[in-house]
Amino acid sequence: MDTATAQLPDGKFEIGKTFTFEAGHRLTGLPPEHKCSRQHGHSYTVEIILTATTLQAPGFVTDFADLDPVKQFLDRTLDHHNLPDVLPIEPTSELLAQYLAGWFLQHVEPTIHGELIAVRVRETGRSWAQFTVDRP
Ligand SMILES: Nc1nc2c(c(=O)[nH]1)N=C([C@H](O)[C@H](O)COP(=O)(O)OP(=O)(O)OP(=O)(O)O)CN2
Ligand SMILES: [Zn+2]
Repeated sequence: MDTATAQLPDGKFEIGKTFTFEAGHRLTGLPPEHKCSRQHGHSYTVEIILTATTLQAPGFVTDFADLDPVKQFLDRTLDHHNLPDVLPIEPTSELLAQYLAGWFLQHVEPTIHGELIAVRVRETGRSWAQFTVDRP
């Protein structure tokens, strides 16, 4: 087979990197009979999803290593904390995804080639919430 004649289609590239942290929370906006109004904890997963239409050498949307500040922020700020004590938001998955997107746009996106599409937060293996950034 002649590999040199393969056509490269137009399109965009997308990458993702997953981070984890452990934290406690309770949702004060829920009625007391709801199980999530009680203090409990999760092994959280945070996925950062980026896009670009062009690549940086040697062929990266963004070097995965350039996302290390996300790990440092999660380790320093959220890991092994009680989320209501350290966050200015009700710590639902949806609001946590939006909060982390805001932090990423301010602190990481200006330093990288790729553009944030979305942040996805998992509290459990069966449930997730995603915040997708609006772009003009
Ligand atoms: N849309 C959302 N719904 C719920 C959230 C949330 O962030 N967004 N959070 C919770 C609680 O934090 C709860 O701990 C997680 O919910 P749930 O999936 O019900 O957890 P379980 O693992 O206990 O689920 P089972 O499938 O019943 O075992 C609640 N809802
Ligand atoms: Zn919970």
